[in-house]
Amino acid sequence: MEGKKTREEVEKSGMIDTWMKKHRLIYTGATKHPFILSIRDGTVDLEAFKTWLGQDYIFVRAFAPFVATVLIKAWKESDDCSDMEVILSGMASLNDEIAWFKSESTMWGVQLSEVVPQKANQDYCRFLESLMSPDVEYTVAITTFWAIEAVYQASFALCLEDGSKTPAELRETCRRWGNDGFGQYCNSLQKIANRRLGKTPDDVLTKAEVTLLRVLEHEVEFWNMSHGAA
Ligand SMILES: Cc1ncc(CN)c(N)n1
Repeated sequence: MEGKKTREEVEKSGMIDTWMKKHRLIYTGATKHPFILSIRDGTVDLEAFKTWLGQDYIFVRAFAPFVATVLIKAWKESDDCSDMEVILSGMASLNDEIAWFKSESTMWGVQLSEVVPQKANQDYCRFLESLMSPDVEYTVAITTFWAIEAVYQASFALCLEDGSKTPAELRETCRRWGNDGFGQYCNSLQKIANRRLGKTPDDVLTKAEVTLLRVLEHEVEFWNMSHGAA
């Protein structure tokens, strides 16, 4: 009979894997959303794609300051100085991401200065802002950071798999988050999160799990917004 895993057993395999299995349904909802599946099968509505493009630019501008607070927490609280380098590389890729959104939006005729954040985006940005507080533990923040990046990595990697019918003009977008380098960076974040979660008190562990679930819910709402289900 398969009983509940002891904390030691969970630590060996990594808390993230355990949570991914436990919350498989919502994780799949976030990473295999109908919007992503429509890119993958080539039926994507290009207006929906443009909506996503404009809204995500606004999100990324709020995400960068959140990552800056994760960097500060790593500097103050981390037991491993290499964490900072992984987070810094994430900040550098956000810098590229912002430049990419600007050039991509010009290509698609999306005026970024005129994009009004929709409710799901506002809610997600507000949630990020609540996590920027110095009261939020590094372990909770790094787990959140990993989850946000990992959802995009898994989603867009799906659109690049063999057999996918992703339209040629969207392949570069998919490669941005679905490429192997981004996958390795997400693995590095996951390793840090697992290391921290493996030695955190139970109350912080619970906070990290609840926050992870909130991220997955926000990601689903974010895709819904672009896919016309808002
Ligand atoms: C909503 C959302 N989630 C994640 C990412 C990946 N940085 C993003 N750009 N936007």
